[in-house]
Amino acid sequence: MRLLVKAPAKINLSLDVLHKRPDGFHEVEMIMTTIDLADRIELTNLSDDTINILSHNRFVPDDGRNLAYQAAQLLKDRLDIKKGVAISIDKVIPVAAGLAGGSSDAAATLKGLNRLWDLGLSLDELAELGSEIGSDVSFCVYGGTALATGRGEKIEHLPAPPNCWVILAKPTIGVSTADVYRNLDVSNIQHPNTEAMISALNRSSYSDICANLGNVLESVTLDMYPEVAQIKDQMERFGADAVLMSGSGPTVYGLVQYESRLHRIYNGLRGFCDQVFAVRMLGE
Ligand SMILES: C[C@@](CO)(OP(=O)(O)O)[C@H](O)COP(=O)(O)OP(=O)(O)OC[C@H]1O[C@@H](n2ccc(N)nc2=O)[C@H](O)[C@@H]1O
Ligand SMILES: Nc1ncnc2c1ncn2[C@@H]1O[C@H](COP(=O)(O)OP(=O)(O)O)[C@@H](O)[C@H]1O
Repeated sequence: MRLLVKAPAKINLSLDVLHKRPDGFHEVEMIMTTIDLADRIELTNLSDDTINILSHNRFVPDDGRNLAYQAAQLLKDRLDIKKGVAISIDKVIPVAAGLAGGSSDAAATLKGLNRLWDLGLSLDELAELGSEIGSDVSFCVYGGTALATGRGEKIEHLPAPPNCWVILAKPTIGVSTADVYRNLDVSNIQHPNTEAMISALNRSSYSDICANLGNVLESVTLDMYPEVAQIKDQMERFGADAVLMSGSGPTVYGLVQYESRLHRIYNGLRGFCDQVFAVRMLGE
């Protein structure tokens, strides 16, 4: 039997770091929302007890380092499943980009195998398992729009943002999340207003969402990779309503309400950047 699952990317509308924890992780307060840019994952039962990863992207590992592989292995270990699966990943989300592509592949694999193998696990159970794979996997299991706290694994659902376009531009560098957190000076942080963003979402106020975008990792990545600042500037100059780097970067996104302006920004950025996407928020 075979099953197709979609694994959508996320963007961070806000990302705050409260402190560094004794376990080395950072205590965060993030508001994330899913967007209509997705990997497609095909799961096929195998007759022998193995996990095979197939991906035609040279940046995606095809062994136990792959987060989708780790998701399948975790289910097999915890539930003592003696089945095999081939996981084919059609990679659309840029890799190491701050868009949680790997985490979303893991979440989609957990959800897909739950159906394929008829495991009967709830979304909460899948999210809890997912948090063992990575901090962003729990959010990706639920999708939608949420406040993520702890190291990112504690999820509180929020209303979807009002409909708008998201333009994404990824420079040709990949960023290591661990490096960015390591270079963050937690004693010198300008905190975004998370409460104001929650209020903007509750009131469905597009202008207040734009006014309250904020990411404390942005200045760290901008210092490491000045080309990210250039893309931000260009996106602002071409007329996006608000611009922010997602997660640890380097992808920069701009929010745009009107389609007429979308084409100008998209075409303008294509001149500077290979990977540019214009997508909708999913959010629900
Ligand atoms: C920054 C964010 C924002 O959404 O996303 P990305 O930019 O990766 O998409 C997340 O916090 C990333 O989540 P994720 O990519 O799942 O991180 P993990 O695999 O759990 O951790 C990778 C490394 O990042 C650091 N890390 C991660 C999360 C956290 N709250 N504190 C940390 O210090 C740790 O050094 C850890 O070893
Ligand atoms: N299924 C996967 N898709 C993409 N990258 C993966 C996957 N599994 C493991 N990785 C590894 O995880 C790293 C981070 O990838 P990704 O999840 O795309 O970035 P980010 O955490 O910035 O959103 C990559 O460098 C890659 O080596």
